[in-house]
Amino acid sequence: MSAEVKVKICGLTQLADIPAAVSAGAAYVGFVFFPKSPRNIELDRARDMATLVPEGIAKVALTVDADNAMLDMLTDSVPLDMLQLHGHETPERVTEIKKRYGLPVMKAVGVATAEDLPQLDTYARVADQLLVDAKPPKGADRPGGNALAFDWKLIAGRRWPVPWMLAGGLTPENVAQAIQLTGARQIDVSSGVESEPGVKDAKMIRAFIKAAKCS
Ligand SMILES: O=C(O)c1ccccc1NCC(=O)[C@H](O)[C@H](O)COP(=O)(O)O
Repeated sequence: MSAEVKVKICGLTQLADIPAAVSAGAAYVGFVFFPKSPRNIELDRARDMATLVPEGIAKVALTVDADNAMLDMLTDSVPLDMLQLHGHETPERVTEIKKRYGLPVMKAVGVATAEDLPQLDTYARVADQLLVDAKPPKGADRPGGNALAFDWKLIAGRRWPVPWMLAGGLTPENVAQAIQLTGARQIDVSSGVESEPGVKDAKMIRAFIKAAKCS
């Protein structure tokens, strides 16, 4: 029997989001540090939220092309288990960040067409995990969290030598089909469990995780 699907709830903004995600069975919680995002939070808020997360649930900080000064501040202020790199970080930069901070790194790769897939192989050589996300639409002001799905058939049957998460436009209604089609054992969601951008909904989080784990 295969292990239960693990779910990451990304972009938590309120203290109450932590017990909502934890009691629903999340395996990862994600904090966004990107000022243009409606989910962006300050370091103090992130630290207060992170201290509420029980042992065994991974606290992930998401940054976009962050420099060392930003990452130094972040890792000094917030207890973290993983860094998620969601910008144009090169494989060399991924390696440098892993070494400098001693934390596992998950590299996000945006997928829209088959031409985007070789990037996943490239980053699988340096990152600890991959986040297989939808490529942002042209003109989007953020590289993720856009409630946009890609064609899951593009990665049906594909596997990488490191653990990976499926992301992009997932909802309580479509997550079971996405898992069935792609074979993903880890799932990431943000917009699909929100009542409005940046506002997580405890009921939607429960419904999402239940649907993911039942599939
Ligand atoms: O969520 C954001 O606002 C965000 C901003 C900047 C970079 C990345 C961002 N989100 C990345 C995530 O991990 C999301 O959970 C992932 O893209 C899926 O988002 P959604 O389609 O909204 O479920």
